[in-house]
Amino acid sequence: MPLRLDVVTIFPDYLAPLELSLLGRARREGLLEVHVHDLRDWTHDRHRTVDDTPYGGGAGMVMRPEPWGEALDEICSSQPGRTPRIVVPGPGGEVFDQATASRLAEQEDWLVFACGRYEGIDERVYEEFSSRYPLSVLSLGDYVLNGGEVAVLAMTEAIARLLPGMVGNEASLAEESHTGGLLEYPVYTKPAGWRGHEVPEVLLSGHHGRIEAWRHEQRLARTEQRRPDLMERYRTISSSE
Ligand SMILES: O=C(OCc1ccccc1)c1cn[nH]c1
Repeated sequence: MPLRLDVVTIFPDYLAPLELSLLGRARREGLLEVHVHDLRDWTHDRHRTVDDTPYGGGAGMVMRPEPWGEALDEICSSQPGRTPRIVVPGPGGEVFDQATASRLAEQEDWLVFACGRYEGIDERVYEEFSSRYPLSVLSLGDYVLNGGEVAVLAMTEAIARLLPGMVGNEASLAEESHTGGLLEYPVYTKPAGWRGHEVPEVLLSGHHGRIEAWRHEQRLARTEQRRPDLMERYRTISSSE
C-alpha cells in the first residue's frame, strides 16, 4: 500500500518540487502518491475568497472555516474504508523531528496536509476535524513561515525517504544524523590531501574497529559542541540501555 499524501493549499505550484527527483522516483515506483488540491476550488464567490478579518480585531487575516470544511469533508472521505491522519503544519504545533518522521512513515498510510496561511486557520476547523479524524499540528521549529507549504515539503521528504525501498542504501539511513540521538561524524572522500588539509590518518588505516571508535568519538564531540541539548537525552537513553 503506497503512502498517500493529499495536500490542500492556496499555492499548489509551491508543491511542484514533490514531482522531482527522490520523491518523483518514489511516485514512479509506486511507494508514494501525492495529490495537491487548491483550497479555492471549494469557494463559491467570484473572488474565490479564503480569508477574512479576525473576530476580536488585530492585524492580518484569518482563513475562513467554510472552504476548509468542504475541502476536508470531500478529501478525507475520498478513499472508501480508509481514514487519514490530518496534519496541519504550524508554529504552535508539536515538534516534528526524526522520531516523528519515522513514526509517521511506519504507522500511517494516508496523510492529509492542510497548509495554513495568513494568521492561521479558524480554530473551529481544528475542533471540527479533530473530533472526526486523527489530527496533528506539527512544527518544524520555533520560527514562523508565511504558510505551511514549505513545512509540508520538508515533512514529506523526511517521511518519504524512510519508506522501505526509498533510499538506495538503507544502511546510510541507519548511520545518519539523529539516529541514536547523536549528530553525524565528519565525512571525507578523495583526494587524501586537499589545499593542505589532510584526511584523518585513522580513516586511511583500514582498521575498522579504530575507525568505528573514532567516528563515535567524533559524534559525541560534535553533539556536545553543537547540540548540548541532545547530549542530555543521549546520556539518559544510553545509561538506561
Ligand atoms: O509557520 C509555520 O507554518 C505555517 C503557518 C501555519 C499557520 C499560520 C501561519 C503559518 C511553521 C513554523 N514551523 N513549522 C511550521
